[in-house]
Amino acid sequence: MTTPLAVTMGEPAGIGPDLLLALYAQRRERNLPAFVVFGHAGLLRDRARRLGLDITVAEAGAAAATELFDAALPVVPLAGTVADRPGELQAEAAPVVIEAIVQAVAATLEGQCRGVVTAPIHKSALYHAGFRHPGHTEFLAELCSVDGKAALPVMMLAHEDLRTVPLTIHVPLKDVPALVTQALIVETLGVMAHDLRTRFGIAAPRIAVAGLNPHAGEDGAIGREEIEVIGPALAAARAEGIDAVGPLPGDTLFYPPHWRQYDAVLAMYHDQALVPIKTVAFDAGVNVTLGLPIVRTSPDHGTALGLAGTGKASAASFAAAIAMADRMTRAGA
Ligand SMILES: NC(=O)c1ccc[n+]([C@@H]2O[C@H](COP(=O)([O-])OP(=O)(O)OC[C@H]3O[C@@H](n4cnc5c(N)ncnc54)[C@H](O)[C@@H]3O)[C@@H](O)[C@H]2O)c1
Ligand SMILES: N[C@H](C(=O)O)[C@H](O)COP(=O)(O)O
Repeated sequence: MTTPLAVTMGEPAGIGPDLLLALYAQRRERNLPAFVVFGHAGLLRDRARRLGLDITVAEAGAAAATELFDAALPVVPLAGTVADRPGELQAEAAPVVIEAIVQAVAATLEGQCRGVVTAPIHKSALYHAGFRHPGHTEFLAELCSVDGKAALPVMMLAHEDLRTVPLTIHVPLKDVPALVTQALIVETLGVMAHDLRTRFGIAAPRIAVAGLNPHAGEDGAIGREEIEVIGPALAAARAEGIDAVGPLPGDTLFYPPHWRQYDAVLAMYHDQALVPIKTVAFDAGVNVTLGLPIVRTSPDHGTALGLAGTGKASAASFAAAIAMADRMTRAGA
């Protein structure tokens, strides 16, 4: 019997619990693979009742989840108290939210689950509770460390054939130029090329690389990072056999006839990478972490506190995240 996907509960005040319950209720129509939730069974029962969903929630280990899935939503229970208060952040929820991620990753590394799909976390709520990672991406890299060495955290937003990667992730914009280094560009391109081959089945990936400055620096008149850093990094990556093209002006790169020539785009900062995909595909985009020994996906949206408990949030991106994790793990990557 196939091992289940691990799904984390995410921020209980947000829409994560609503969406995983809605998807469980639609599991047959949507032909979803078996999944097991790492979360709080009581919260999920209360939220299901609030949403009018007739769902049996059963506490179970990951090993029993696939067999149970047709009859009940399997939940690996976590210690701690979480009340069903949609839209209201609770300090006591933070350790439960973090533990869900820790246990889901451990179960996947141990082979009890075949990949992790994370529901959104509320980052500032976790920061207040002492969480010291910018987001899942960096935390997962640390949880998957080998011999104490964490993988390079690489975030990809993916939709059909548009895939974008921010070189720098959750950092203030003023810090970006100093973080755009040749070493980071070459290493990130290496992870992208490897995972596009192994996780996405693209035999010879072609990667477009955006410039940092307007018009990719206009030959040095509007910034020199393209000439001094990005250009030499691309030459080094190409010498390693990576098909990387650039630096290209970031504004016109996302004109569809341009990006369609490439399998992925490496952008220099968070919004340069995420704005295009969230604009054209907010409902179907998937956030994927590259460079890990396990598959991890998540919906591309956040906690949407104002929609929690209303039943109005779209489950499309969450469903796409489950489907993508299913495909990636079945591909044997
Ligand atoms: N993977 C993650 O854990 C993840 C991803 C993105 C944002 N976040 C976090 O979420 C929190 C809120 O972030 P935000 O407000 O910038 O983004 P958001 O995605 O939560 O909300 C942005 C807008 O989109 C709407 N929206 C979001 N998801 C929707 C859905 N499924 N259906 C219909 N409408 C939806 C919201 O109502 C809001 O108007 C922040 O703490 C952020 O860090 C987490
Ligand atoms: N920047 C991402 C987004 O907006 O989709 C996001 O916050 C998710 O980050 P993690 O997967 O690292 O939590």
